[in-house]
Amino acid sequence: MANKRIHVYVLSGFLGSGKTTLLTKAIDYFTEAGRKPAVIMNEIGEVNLDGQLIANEVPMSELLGGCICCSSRGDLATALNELVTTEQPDLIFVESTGIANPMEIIDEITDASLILPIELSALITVVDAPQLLELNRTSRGKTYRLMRDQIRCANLLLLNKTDLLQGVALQEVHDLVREWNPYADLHYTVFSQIDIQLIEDIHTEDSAGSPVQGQPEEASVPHSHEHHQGHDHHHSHNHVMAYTHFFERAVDSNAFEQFVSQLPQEVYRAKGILSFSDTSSRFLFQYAYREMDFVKITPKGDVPDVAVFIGENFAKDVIRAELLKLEAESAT
Ligand SMILES: Nc1nc2c(ncn2[C@@H]2O[C@H](COP(=O)(O)OP(=O)(O)OP(=O)(O)O)[C@@H](O)[C@H]2O)c(=O)[nH]1
Repeated sequence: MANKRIHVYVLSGFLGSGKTTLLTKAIDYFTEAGRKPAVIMNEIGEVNLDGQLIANEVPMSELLGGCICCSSRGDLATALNELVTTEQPDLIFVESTGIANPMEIIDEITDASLILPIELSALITVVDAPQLLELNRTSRGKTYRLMRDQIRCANLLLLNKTDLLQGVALQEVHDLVREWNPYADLHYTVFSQIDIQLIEDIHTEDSAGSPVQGQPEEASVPHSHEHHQGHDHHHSHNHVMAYTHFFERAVDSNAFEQFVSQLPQEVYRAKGILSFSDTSSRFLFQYAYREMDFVKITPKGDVPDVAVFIGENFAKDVIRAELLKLEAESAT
């Protein structure tokens, strides 16, 4: 392998598991160390809200409105090419959508590495521990299988949100993750807090640490089976949909909170940037696995008030109607 290859790190993990939380920490770490990180962000929604959390000086490429693992092949390679040629970063993070099948992304990056001076260095999967536990105990459906694929491909695993789990439950989810991937480096985390040096250390290990070469035979079988038999992996998240709502006017914060707390179960992720009629600052709003969070924010650039709702087969019309009602109420 030629010298001076740019390390590429893929961040995988289901919607709302803590990927962006990790990414911001990693960017701070590498920037402080005098390195130049760049980011490729993929969002299902039409706006890049996570990008708001990344410092302006970090070169960023956005792939919006779809999932890289499904969208036309080549988008990711094009983004990599542009970043490499125009920015010459030291390392690149690719944050995939929470519904991406990482094998597709691995394929595309490794293809691109044949012609670009890049090297896929690690696939890091952030696991929403309480969500995985619940799915394991209840419905082992499509989301569960997708999480399993994301875990199997990883060579660094963060068992995240461990602040929300008790001892026995934590052990149960740990055992499950270990059963699916006995090889990856595994860490219990809260707010994706790890020693970022661990990320760098991965590519200095031998090739057994590589997500491409080093996986157990069993781990690669489900993907290759699906891949060669009609792209079933695409179907695995065809059921996921997003609704993006652009607000015409500020809504009441309490009414909005009430609305979010009553979202149907099928909506499992939401985020947005909002102005409220009863507050002076704007807020970044997050909703993941039934937990809500609002953080004051001064958005970069000219960002409208917007919220994205992601879930399975939910009634977009109902969400839209309820939000329009909130807007109408705040106008009176
Ligand atoms: N309680 C708790 N909340 C967490 C933890 N880690 C992240 N969160 C919260 O979970 C929400 C989603 O975190 P993100 O980092 O945006 O998740 P993500 O994987 O980037 O989400 P998508 O990009 O939508 O897939 C945010 O409100 C975080 O503050 C954790 O360890 N514990």
